[in-house]
Formats: sequence, structure tokens, C-alpha cells
Amino acid sequence: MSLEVASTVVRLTRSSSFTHSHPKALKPFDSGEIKILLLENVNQRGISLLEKEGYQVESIKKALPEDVLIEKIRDVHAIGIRSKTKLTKKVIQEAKKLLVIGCFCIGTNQVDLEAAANRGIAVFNSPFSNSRSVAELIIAEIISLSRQLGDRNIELHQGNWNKVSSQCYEIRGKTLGIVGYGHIGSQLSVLAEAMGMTVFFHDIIQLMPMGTAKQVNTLYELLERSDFVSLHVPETEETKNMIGEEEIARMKKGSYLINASRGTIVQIPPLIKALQNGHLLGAAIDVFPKEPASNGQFYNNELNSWTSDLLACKNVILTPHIGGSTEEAQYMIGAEVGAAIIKYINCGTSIGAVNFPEIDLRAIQDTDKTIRLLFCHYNVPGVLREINEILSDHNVDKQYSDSRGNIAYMMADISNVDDQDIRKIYETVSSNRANISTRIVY
Ligand SMILES: NC(=O)c1ccc[n+]([C@@H]2O[C@H](COP(=O)([O-])OP(=O)(O)OC[C@H]3O[C@@H](n4cnc5c(N)ncnc54)[C@H](O)[C@@H]3O)[C@@H](O)[C@H]2O)c1
Ligand SMILES: O=C(O)CC[C@@H](O)C(=O)O
Repeated sequence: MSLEVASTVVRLTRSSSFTHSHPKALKPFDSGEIKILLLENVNQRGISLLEKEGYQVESIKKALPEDVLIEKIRDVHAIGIRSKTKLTKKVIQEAKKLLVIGCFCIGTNQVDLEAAANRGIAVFNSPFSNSRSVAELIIAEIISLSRQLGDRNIELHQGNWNKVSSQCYEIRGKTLGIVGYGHIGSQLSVLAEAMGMTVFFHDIIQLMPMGTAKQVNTLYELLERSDFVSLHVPETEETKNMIGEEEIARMKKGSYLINASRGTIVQIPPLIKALQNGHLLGAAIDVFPKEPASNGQFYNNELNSWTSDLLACKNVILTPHIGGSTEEAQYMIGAEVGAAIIKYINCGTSIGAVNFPEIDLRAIQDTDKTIRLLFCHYNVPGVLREINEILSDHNVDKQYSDSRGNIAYMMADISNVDDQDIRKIYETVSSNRANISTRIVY
């Protein structure tokens, strides 16, 4: 395998010593030179945090077409995205200066995580800041489907008074089947039980049930027992097309399907068929196989060929991927992912990264002449010995290393390093046979 070198040159001037020692605010080099590109309308909280660090931040409200994205990503050290921007291997290969990707959302399926790790690029997300928002939306949808609220609302907006109770039900005493019992699924479980529902869930791992919920062994068992099925799995090779004709046929007659996970999990044509023939009484869909890059009049057959058939079905609630779109969630995500980007750029901290060894070191005290070496490398035998040989003329105050698959990451705080030694250390470490990326912060 060829060793790609994506190294960062450091500033060679330092501040002078302080009499008292404090945790030192580390900086990579002149922070003004750090360029950050934020796409898809990242919350102002995240923008402000990054700007406060002195980084140059460009924020764009929509996702970019691949050619424009490639052009822009070449020049930036960090990129912040949400669910629409596809950071494929091809795009990542063009990102020569990129250190870090921030997914300002939960899902990370839009990023080629392995390609990023192989370039020494850490990827962060916000694993639970919008979980509650999604769970609340699902509760609203369960009630809305059960009472046909969507249809009544449209009818009355069109002047049609249609007072009916036929096939409108309370949710008390009904059964909710949750597929994927992680952050969202388990929150939903608690809320649904509080509304008087009985909860079953299916997950690939054994999990502690909330309240009196029960885990079932198979997806089919869950589908056969539930009045409402709600999907909360990530997009993986196993979950793609998870709900198709056979699975829908296994659902109870008169039940409802809700998908706010990813658009690839449910096959829409068999869902449309089941809604048309009355096997299902309704569905709520928040995510779609293809979604537009920005707001506007894009929801049509050009986007997904079956759109008009779905629109014609009764009791179907369609929302534009807004499960996590609340002020509370977006603010928290902006703060969390913004902080993770800053800590990775300034201090090398990779705790919370989804594709990378997760390590941290306690702060450097604000005395002069200590540097932090950040060395991302291929996980091959003998490398740490070679690096410590390079560092042997200095005092390694503390050091931590971990690996994840074929990628390893080492942090070392080295004291008593003179200005002229910094470049030497940088050059020798970054020319190591296993180097992926080398950075020095101080
Ligand atoms: N609509 C929205 O706006 C919105 C908002 C947030 C998250 N999401 C989506 O929801 C997904 C779930 O979010 P989360 O925070 O609960 O994730 P999570 O990682 O906390 O939980 C996912 C659960 O699914 C389980 N799982 C994985 N593969 C499975 C399979 N094949 N069968 C059964 N269970 C399986 C996992 O074991 C895990 O317990 C995210 O990955 C994201 O794609 C959508
Ligand atoms: O905000 C988004 O675009 C994605 C929301 C949601 O799907 C997530 O993965 O957190």
C-alpha cells in the first residue's frame, strides 16, 4: 500500500514562558489560516464557536454538487456537513488539506469513513443531540396516523368538512414495534409507554428494555405483533431495503409503518401497494432514497419515480427529513460538533471520532517549550520504536497510542523542545515509512 502523506507544517514561533503554570490553550499554527467550510445550514452556534477560534469560516445553506464540492474541499482544513453531502472516496481524495469532518447530525452513512481514516481524517458526529426531537415527532405521527389527522387537515384547508370516526383510534393499549433500540428507539419506548402503548423492540444486540418494553428475537415476530412499526436503524449493508414486500406482508392488517431513519431502509413501491390495497392503514415517511440538496419545489417524480403514487395514498404523512430539526437539537449539535472540531484541530483530541482511534492527553501546562506531536500512521510493527528513537533526545512527558483496524494514532507531549528542534522532529516523524499524517501543536 502506498503511504499517503497529508502532513501539516507548523508555525515556528512561540509565546514566552509564564511564571505560573496553567492548562495551555493549544493552537496548531496561526488559527486565522485554518479554513472551515460548513454546508447545509449548520446552526449559528457551531459557526460562532468556530469563528471565535479565529478560523476562517464559510457557511453555505445547501449541499453542493460534486464538482463544486471537490473544488471547494481542496482548500479547507475542516468541513461540516449534515445528511445530504456525500463525502465519497473520490471527494475525500481531493481534500489534500483536510484534517477533520464534522457531521452536524447523527447519521454518518454519507461519509466514506474508511477512506477518511486512511487519509488521517477524523470524523465526528453528534450521537444523541436530536434523539429526543425525533422521538417526539414519532409520537405525534402515531397519534396523527391513528386519527387520520393529515387527511382531515388537508380536507378542511380545501373547504371540505368531513367529520368521521370510522377507522380512527386511540393509541392507548395499541402495540408499538421499534426496530433499532438505540438512542432514538429507547427514548421513543419511554414516551410510548407513557401514552399507554405496549412496546416491543427488535435489535441485533441484546439490550436493556426501558420500562416494561420487551425485546423480540426476530424482525418478523415484531412485524406480526405490532399495530405501529417505527424504524430507527442506521443505514448499513444489512439495513438497506430491510422493509420490502415480504416484510410488509408480515405486518398486521390495518397497521401503520413509520420511517424516520434513512430513505434506503424501506422499499417504497411495495409500501404504496399495501396502502392502496388497504393492508396498511397509513404511513409516515420523513426520509427518502433521494432527497433534494436544498429547500424548494423538488419533491416530484423526477426525484423519486413513485412520488405521485405515494402522494395519492390516503393517510400518509410526508415530511422533508425534519426528524431532528428543532431549535434545541440544532443548537446542541452545533455546540457539540463545533467543539469536537476545535479540540481535534487545536489539541489532537479524537475522543468521539467514529472512524478513528479515540485518544486524548491531559492538558499541557502553560510553561514554555512543550509541544504535542500528533502522529497518525499505518498500524505496522516497529513504528512506535522508530518514533521514540527520534524523540529520545527529548523528554516525553506523556504519550498515548491506540489503533483501530489498520490505522493507529499517537499523541505525545514533549518538553524542552527548542524552536529549531520542532521542524526537525516534524520532518523526521512525517517521513516515517508508516506516516499518514503528522501534526505538531503547541
Ligand atoms: N429523521 C431524522 O431527522 C433523523 C434524526 C436522527 C437520526 N436519524 C437516523 O436514525 C438512525 C438511528 O439513530 P439512533 O441515534 O437511534 O442510532 P443508534 O446507533 O443509537 O441506534 C441504532 C440501533 O439500531 C440497531 N441496529 C443496527 N442494525 C440493525 C439491524 N440490522 N436490525 C436491528 N437493529 C439494528 C443498533 O444495534 C442500535 O441499537 C440514525 O442512524 C440516523 O440514520 C434520522
Ligand atoms: O440534519 C440532517 O440533515 C440529518 C438529521 C438526521 O437524519 C441525523 O442523521 O441526525
